[in-house]
Amino acid sequence: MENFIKLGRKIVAVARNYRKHAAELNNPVPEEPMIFLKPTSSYIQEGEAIRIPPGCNRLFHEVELGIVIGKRGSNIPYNHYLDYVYGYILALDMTARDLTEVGLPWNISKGFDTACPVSKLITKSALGDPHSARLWLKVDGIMKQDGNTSDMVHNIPKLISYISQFMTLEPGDVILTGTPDGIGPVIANQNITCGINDVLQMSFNVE
Ligand SMILES: O=C(O)/C=C/C(=O)CC(=O)C(=O)O
Ligand SMILES: [Mg+2]
Repeated sequence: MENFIKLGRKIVAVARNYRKHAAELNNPVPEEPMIFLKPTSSYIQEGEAIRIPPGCNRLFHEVELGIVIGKRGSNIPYNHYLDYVYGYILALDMTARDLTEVGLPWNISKGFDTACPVSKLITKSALGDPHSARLWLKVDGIMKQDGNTSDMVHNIPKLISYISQFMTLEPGDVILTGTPDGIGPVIANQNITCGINDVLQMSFNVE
């Protein structure tokens, strides 16, 4: 399962799932989860660098909790969600902010190669309560994001039951649950380090 990420067919990402993050971009909080897809070709793991995509002058970091799906399911009932969770990952939803702001589809701005740095698997028991996990991110050692999954607007059972009404979830799929506030730019030669509780940290250089 060490290479489970390579097996997943899709990354389903949630937007505006933290009120303070929606507010920092002057966006409304959606009543139902707002989702988009990132291609699995955007995955990288520690040791690989984040590459700024062509034409991007405002590459932003977003630290997020990722849910790794362990069992195929559609129309998953809210109360059965845990049967479908294999574990978790820490992830970055790297975003070419200057491309999202023109209002066009986000496929390139959030789906370019290296746009989804991820950690190794975090088991359910290692994480404990996924709705009470501290997510933090530093750029060159300076704290930029320091949030908690308790502030999600739509919690994990809601996300799994909602998404699976429309898209069958399959083993290895990942759901990125949205970012807390504090997003900001990174430039070449900077380093991003982020972590979740005291369970795991990961570090990526920007090229
Ligand atoms: O609303 C926008 O223009 C963009 C928001 C995001 O980047 C959405 C997310 O990816 C998120 O909230 O995590
Ligand atoms: Mg995001």
